[in-house]
Amino acid sequence: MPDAAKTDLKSLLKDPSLLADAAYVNGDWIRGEEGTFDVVNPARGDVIAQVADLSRAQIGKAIDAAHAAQKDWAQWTGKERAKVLRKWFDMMMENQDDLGTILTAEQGKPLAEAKGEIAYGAGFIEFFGEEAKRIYGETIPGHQRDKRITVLKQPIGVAASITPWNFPNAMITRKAGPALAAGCSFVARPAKETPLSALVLGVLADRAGIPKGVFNVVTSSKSSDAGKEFCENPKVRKLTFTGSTEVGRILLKQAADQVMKCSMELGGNAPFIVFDDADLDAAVEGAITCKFRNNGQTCVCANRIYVQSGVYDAFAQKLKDRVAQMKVADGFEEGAELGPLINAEAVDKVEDHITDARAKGAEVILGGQKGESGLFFDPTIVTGATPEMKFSTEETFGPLAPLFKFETVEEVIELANDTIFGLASYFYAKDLSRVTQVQEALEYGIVGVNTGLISTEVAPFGGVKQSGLGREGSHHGIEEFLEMKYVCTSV
Ligand SMILES: NC(=O)C1=CN([C@@H]2O[C@H](COP(=O)(O)OP(=O)(O)OC[C@H]3O[C@@H](n4cnc5c(N)ncnc54)[C@H](O)[C@@H]3O)[C@@H](O)[C@H]2O)C=CC1
Ligand SMILES: O=C(O)[C@H](O)CS(=O)(=O)O
Repeated sequence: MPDAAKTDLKSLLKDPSLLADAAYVNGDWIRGEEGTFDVVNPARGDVIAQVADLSRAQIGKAIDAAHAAQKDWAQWTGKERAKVLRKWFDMMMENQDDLGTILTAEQGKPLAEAKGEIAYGAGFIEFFGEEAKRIYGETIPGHQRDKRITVLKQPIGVAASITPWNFPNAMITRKAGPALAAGCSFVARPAKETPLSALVLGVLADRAGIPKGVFNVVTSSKSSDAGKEFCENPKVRKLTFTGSTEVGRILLKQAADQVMKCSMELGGNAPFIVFDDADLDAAVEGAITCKFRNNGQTCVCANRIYVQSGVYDAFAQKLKDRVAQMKVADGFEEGAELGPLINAEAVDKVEDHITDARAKGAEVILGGQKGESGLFFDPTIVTGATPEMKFSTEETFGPLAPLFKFETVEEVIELANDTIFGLASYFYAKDLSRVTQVQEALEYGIVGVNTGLISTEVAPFGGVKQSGLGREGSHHGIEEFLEMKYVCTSV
């Protein structure tokens, strides 16, 4: 990594006290029995913090604290929980600039995008704070004259979360919001690459008045330790994971021994389809949003772009002209649109997909090479993509847009569905019968129609097939943290 400017993170913050490097357990800030691990700015390669590295035993103590706190937290009324969650939301938004700065420093995304993530992430706390007042049970007409049937909704208990580095704020709040609203307590284990955004949530939870032990952040460099403790500790009743399908499988196997309730938001391989009756300019803008958001490092990014033959060349040219204008730069640089990738492995994967595609006949019409320094990569477009190429079956998770040509609706639906994944999909078309046919035929949990951006707290986000289990966001999202109890009373 070439010598670059050092990141003096504290000096960039309006409120430096937001920056924490100890783990947040039971309302206390604790050091790690395993020492510390480094947090690196991916744009510059410099160490920006050294964070507490907790042992598995310390993670177990955080679970004990969450277990002890949960019983009383569940006694709070929904309205009382709503009030403190609203305060947490307000404090996130009041400190949006600083939370965005911390996020850009450790994850690399452009500052404007990082601030956008803070608003997106805070939106889950706001939304589920409101839902806390609307957890309804039901009465059911008895099956006998002397029987009365009621259904109660009660919090599951201690919820444990493992989240990825690509949305280090929103992936936690998308879980903690409904969990706390439901009356659960929460132990978050963030990715080792991006712990600071999780720790600042602990700082603000404390300031907002969330009781000690209800929200905890355990930082550790050994990811499997947390996973095993969460899956094997009998005090944990719910595991909620966001990350790769590969790790999701590992966790599901580990959770099986306790038959633990799991929510899984896993990998994707999103098709982005442009039909010949599409608004091409809109489709180009949608493709850019969908492909290059977070530098292609989202599970809902377009991974395969299918363009009908009649508009293939026009779309490819328009896309190339627009992408060529995108600014690749340090996330703190004015006007930056594409920051660095998270690590060298991510760069290697993008390079590998391009090399593979070229070897199998694709043409690189834009980009195709690493940036001038470190972890930057030029936004890349390839034409002549075919199902034999790696990006047809593997998630690139980087700024690579492969363009496939197709002839008929039937052909492209078959191509789009030919994957083990089923998270997000997108298409651009105008004909109503075609829109209806395609949205029903796509085997995905999410379908964007004439839009490349589907992320919102008010909708049920989640995948089918090997992209996951359960839904996050919308009024459905709170069900993941509730148990349903059937009460039969003889009168
Ligand atoms: N469906 C969704 O909402 C999302 C899916 N992803 C997927 O995740 C991948 C990229 O993100 P990464 O963080 O690299 O994914 P990853 O699956 O390698 O890591 C995710 C989290 O799991 C932890 N982890 C890794 N191995 C573990 C183990 N054996 N036990 C317990 N925890 C473990 C990591 O430290 C990290 O905190 C891509 O495949 C992407 O599509 C990422 C974000 C959102
Ligand atoms: O981590 C991800 O990729 C997110 O789930 C994508 S989104 O929530 O921002 O759509």
